Amino acid sequence: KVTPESFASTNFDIIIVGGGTAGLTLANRLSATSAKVGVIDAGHYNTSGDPLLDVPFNPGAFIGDPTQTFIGNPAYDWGFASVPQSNLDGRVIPYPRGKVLGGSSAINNLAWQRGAEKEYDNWGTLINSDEWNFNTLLPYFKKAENWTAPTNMLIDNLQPSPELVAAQGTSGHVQTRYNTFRADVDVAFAEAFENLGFPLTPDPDSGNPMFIPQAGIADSVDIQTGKRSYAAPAYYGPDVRARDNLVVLEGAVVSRILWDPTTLNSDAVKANAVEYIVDGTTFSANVTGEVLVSAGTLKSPQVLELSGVGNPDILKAAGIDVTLNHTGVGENMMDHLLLVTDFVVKDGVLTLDWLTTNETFLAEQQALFANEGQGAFTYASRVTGSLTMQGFANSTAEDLGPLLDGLQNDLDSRNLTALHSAQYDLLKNMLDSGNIGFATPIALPRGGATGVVEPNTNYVTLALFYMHEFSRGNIHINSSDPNAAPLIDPNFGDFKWDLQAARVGTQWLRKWAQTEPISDMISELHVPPANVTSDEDWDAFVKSAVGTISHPIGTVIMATRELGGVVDDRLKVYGTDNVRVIDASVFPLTVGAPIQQSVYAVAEKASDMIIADLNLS
Ligand SMILES: Cc1cc2nc3c(=O)[nH]c(=O)nc-3n(C[C@H](O)[C@H](O)[C@H](O)COP(=O)(O)OP(=O)(O)OC[C@H]3O[C@@H](n4cnc5c(N)ncnc54)[C@H](O)[C@@H]3O)c2cc1C
Repeated sequence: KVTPESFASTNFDIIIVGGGTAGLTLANRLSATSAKVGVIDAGHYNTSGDPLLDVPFNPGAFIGDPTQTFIGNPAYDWGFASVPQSNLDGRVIPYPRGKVLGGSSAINNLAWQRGAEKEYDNWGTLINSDEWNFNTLLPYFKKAENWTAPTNMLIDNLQPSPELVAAQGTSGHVQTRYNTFRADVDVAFAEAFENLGFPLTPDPDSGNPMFIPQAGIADSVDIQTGKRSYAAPAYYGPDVRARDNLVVLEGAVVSRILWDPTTLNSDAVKANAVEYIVDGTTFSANVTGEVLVSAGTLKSPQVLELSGVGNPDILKAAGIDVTLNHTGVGENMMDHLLLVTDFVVKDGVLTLDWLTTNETFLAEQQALFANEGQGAFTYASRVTGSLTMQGFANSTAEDLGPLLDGLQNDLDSRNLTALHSAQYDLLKNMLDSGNIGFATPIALPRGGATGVVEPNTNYVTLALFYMHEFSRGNIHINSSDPNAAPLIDPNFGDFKWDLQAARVGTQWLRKWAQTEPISDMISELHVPPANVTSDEDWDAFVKSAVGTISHPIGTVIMATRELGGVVDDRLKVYGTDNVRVIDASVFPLTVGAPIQQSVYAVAEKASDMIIADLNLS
């Protein structure tokens, strides 16, 4: 058994801070060499096979208590929240984050997607390197996944295209598949998409930016067992746990990186140990090779700041000595915005709400999951797409012109940093091109995501992910206490355009619900109610309802030094000899898809870089 003491007395070649999505990917690949690898995570391994993590859909219903969830559950979730948002009437936005081996992949919504080719090519522009673009990432997207082709198409006569098949990996660790359970509304939603003029495509994942996938989207579910496939079972299975050269310490909070004092005033400061706290006692473990920080977008900046790497003003205010002046640490936070609307469906229409409103259906589905790993409890993929702002606007007869002028005026009136200027050029280019999706509508055959749910009523939820915000937030410490939560300020709505674009997309959701054949199944507008009609009403709704879909990125940004980047194109912190950051915090710009597949791919790619740079074998 690994104890804080035994970990502290081990000499490591590599220590990984955080055994989450990226951290366990690195641990697996690097410990396949002879390097001695240590991992420290604040959470624990879910050895009990808790259905709360393993059951893909509404695990609370599966265990007979629909109120039970991992969100806000201290066994699995850090339970963060934003600071009050000044552009949203002071609302506080919850920020769930995995605190368990496997990190946020253990508590996410399982969507398994890639962004558009152009979105990853933008990363290469911001870091000015051929290392990062869609083509260099594609082998790693594939390396991460073991993809099973869809068998149950939304529209029966369409088959997986050769392009879709060629873009997938079939020998990776994360099990991915397509949903096999269909609610009554799924096909009707797909047909309504088509009736609104958006053709179904067979090819969502090979860099094609526009898609309404014929099969739904893939999800990280094991087709054999029906269970969630996440970083812990995928990358830290029994064979990996048995490796002598991999040591994982659970339940320990990393407080800081310690530096070799002889290197402090050099061009490349060198980490020589990692400090961590268990039950109030502080320990440290020595490292001779590298420290890899994979604590995630919300926590990696905190670990750096506590280690003296960051903006000197912020560090001094918290009483921390400055080791490296890096004003970019904790800045440039970007996220995907979430808007949720609900509709009541007519009696008799099968939705997943039946799991909580129909006892016979519940018992049937519990048995199906337990015996065959099939049925409603494996539901994870959805009818969804990726639409341009022009696509939304054409559909709802909105004139985007004045909104786009407003965005340009806003950009012109600001004193932009070099980084933001470069990012906004790329975003504007994608926006104006009209061929990159800016928002993702998604249909979920269940309700109650917002508003008060009436008993014995079944709903469908239509949600909008707004993917390319212009607003930039930040995450910083305001205390030297490693157990204190960082201050999280996504700064939502700092650019009016973001909320206006979300409003245009959200209005489109109602249009979608009112299009045949899905309109025949819906009996009532629930949230927002039918009296929300004017643009002003919708603006007010958006302000009151916008939240996060939990895809924050960018707080330890990979960009050129001139642009104010924190890590270089090999993910090493500028000014250090041996510290890299490898997780979602390094993403230089938003991608128009949920981000877990990109996190795995970045960690897979980083593993190869480290093996090459350290000459590991
Ligand atoms: C509720 C939710 C739903 C989501 N839905 C989807 C989805 O459907 N599809 C999708 O693609 N993406 C989704 N995401 C996003 C995706 O899961 C994350 O972006 C991704 O898992 C982040 O990986 P990471 O390695 O950057 O961080 P994480 O996986 O969060 O790993 C960070 C790890 O570091 C540990 N840690 C942090 N600080 C310390 C410290 N000081 N000491 C010790 N350990 C520490 C944490 O405990 C954690 O295990 C969702 C995320 C959430 C939270």
